[in-house]
Amino acid sequence: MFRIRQMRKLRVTMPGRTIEIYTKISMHRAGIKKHFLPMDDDMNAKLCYCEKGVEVVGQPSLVFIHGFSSSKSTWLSVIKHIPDRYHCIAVDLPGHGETVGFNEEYYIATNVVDLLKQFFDRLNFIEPICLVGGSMGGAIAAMFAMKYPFDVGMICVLSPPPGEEYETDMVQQLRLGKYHVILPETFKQYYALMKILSKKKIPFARSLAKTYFKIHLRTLNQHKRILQIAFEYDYPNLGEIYRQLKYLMCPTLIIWGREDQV
Ligand SMILES: CCCCCCCC/C=C\CCCCCCCC(=O)OC(CO)CO
Repeated sequence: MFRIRQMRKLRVTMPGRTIEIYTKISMHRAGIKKHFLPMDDDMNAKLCYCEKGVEVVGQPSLVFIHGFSSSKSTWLSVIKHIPDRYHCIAVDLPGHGETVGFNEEYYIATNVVDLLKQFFDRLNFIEPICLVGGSMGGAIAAMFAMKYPFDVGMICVLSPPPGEEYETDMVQQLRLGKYHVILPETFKQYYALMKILSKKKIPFARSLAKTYFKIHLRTLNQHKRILQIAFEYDYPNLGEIYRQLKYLMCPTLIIWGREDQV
């Protein structure tokens, strides 16, 4: 999706601090830039994120959190439709996309939430943000808002994974360790999942799907580990986190498809 034209070190000065960001200027027609943000305590760990536009006083930045086994690029098709006057950020979570160097501890949601807090503090947003999360990213957005309510002005939660009391067949299977329902191991499983995950029929050439499947295989084991950890540490608390959401005072948009099988 990105064609890289150049890479350079950028020094960005914002109110209160100066940070260094390794920037890859992409030629994506939506005018989206890609950044790598090295962590203070571990220079090998780098968060990768995309950015469109600049911060505007009095207007929240929109921050997008992707789902499990997905990446920031899933939001590009959304972001390109958002007017240029809005500042948009889409980040790759640990173990996903081009974010690199984070150990397994960062596959635990609470640590991801604290990492996002660190990330947002580094970006030094001037306004409380609008946090948008899809699927697992929705659960993370909700958890973030609960823990750091002053950092969010509003949240948007799209098809978050259900808590225990509303467990779907698919989540039950995942909980029982049958990860292939969402992490296919064969091309046949992969192709079938593509259909389950998209309500609208997408004309998907098999040859293209085969290429995507090969790419998927590269991250399979890492993503299995993430699921394992999510079900051990996070899933048992998810229902309780959702129940507490009612105490959150910021405007919240929750969208959940009735026929969503996940
Ligand atoms: C970095 C890791 C942080 C871990 C935080 C865990 C918080 C949630 C706890 C357990 C639920 C796991 C259920 C996963 C199913 C999600 C489906 C999903 O995201 O769908 C994809 C499509 O595959 C959408 O792009």
